[in-house]
Amino acid sequence: METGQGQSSVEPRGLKVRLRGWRNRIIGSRAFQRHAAANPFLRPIARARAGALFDLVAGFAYSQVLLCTVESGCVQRLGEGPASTAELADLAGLSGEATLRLLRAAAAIGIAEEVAEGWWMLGRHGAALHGNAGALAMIHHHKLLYADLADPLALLRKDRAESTALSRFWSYAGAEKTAEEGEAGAYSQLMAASQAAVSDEALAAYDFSRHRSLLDVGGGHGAFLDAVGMAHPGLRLGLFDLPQVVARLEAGRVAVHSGSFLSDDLPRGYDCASLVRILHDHDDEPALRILANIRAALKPGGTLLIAEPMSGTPGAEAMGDAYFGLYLWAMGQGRPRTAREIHAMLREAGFARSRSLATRQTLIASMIVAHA
Ligand SMILES: C[S@@+](CC[C@H](N)C(=O)[O-])C[C@H]1O[C@@H](n2cnc3c(N)ncnc32)[C@H](O)[C@@H]1O
Repeated sequence: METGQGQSSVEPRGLKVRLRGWRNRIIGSRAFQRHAAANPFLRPIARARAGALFDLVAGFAYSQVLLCTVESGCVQRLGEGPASTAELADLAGLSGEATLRLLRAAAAIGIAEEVAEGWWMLGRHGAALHGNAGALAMIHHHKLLYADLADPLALLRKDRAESTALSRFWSYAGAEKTAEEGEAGAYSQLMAASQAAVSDEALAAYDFSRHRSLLDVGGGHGAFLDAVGMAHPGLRLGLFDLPQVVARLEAGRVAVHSGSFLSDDLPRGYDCASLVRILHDHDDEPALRILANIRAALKPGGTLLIAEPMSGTPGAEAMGDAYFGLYLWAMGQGRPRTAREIHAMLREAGFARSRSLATRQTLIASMIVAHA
């Protein structure tokens, strides 16, 4: 069962379709575009729209500039203070001319800024990025995504039947499922690097002090539990993940449980469970199985918290269906879901009720709380 993929058999014809058709003919007409550019009232709108469209056309080049500045070490070096073009050329292993081309490109997209001739500092985006270990780790990691997207139409045509760079990285995903500890270590580290931002959102949106115990299902190396546990010292903590992920975790405050949430029973006795960045990794049938498994482990009234980026999130639509839609396709399984779809799946899995929680940074995660 794949939900959210319905299609009416009748071609739509109503007023909405006629209005969209009329709008698209106007916007697409060269005469209208010339008129908008010449008209002082319409010009700001025309410029903004043209700029947004150009960003879509050129986005891949921007991302590659970003990757170069991070991979070469320039962003990290500029985080320490001003640097000369010559020093950055040495660091990046580039000629002076290539370095200048890269730095000017980086300045144009807000990563760097030339503060005096031949001297560079971080720009606004660069400054925000420099302190964000999760985003830096993702930028490095995106090399795999770009490799898989080199011919995106070919990737879509393969219908996920073949392994990809991303499915090999996420060893539980896609056509080739292996279970090596080293591979699981690499993805667990990547997840841990970006976990602080997610746990900040969860802690701001939800009061964990109403619970006695929390089981983080698919909790990786425990970064989410560390953050929640720090904020709530009285909470009993448990982590469930694949054997190859938890193999080297040391017993401490967190009780470690190993197994597969797709085929093994989850440990009982926790009054709250969390699923952080898990559900979207799975197609509908296994995702429903995970929810039903958690429902079975919770007593009536027990709580499940779901935190992940969701599709159709107002203001973050591109993140959901353009970024995660393609990322998860390349990974070989899973899809971004709307909050509405997740609420429906929760009901199907036997949860009595659920509601969405507001988060501050919906790009990082939206949240749903459900009760068994
Ligand atoms: C995208 S990571 C998210 C990790 C963590 N929750 C976070 O947000 O940082 C997905 C996690 O689910 C775990 N996982 C995948 N398949 C699993 C399965 N069948 N049973 C248990 N855990 C699984 C992975 O090992 C990994 O730790």
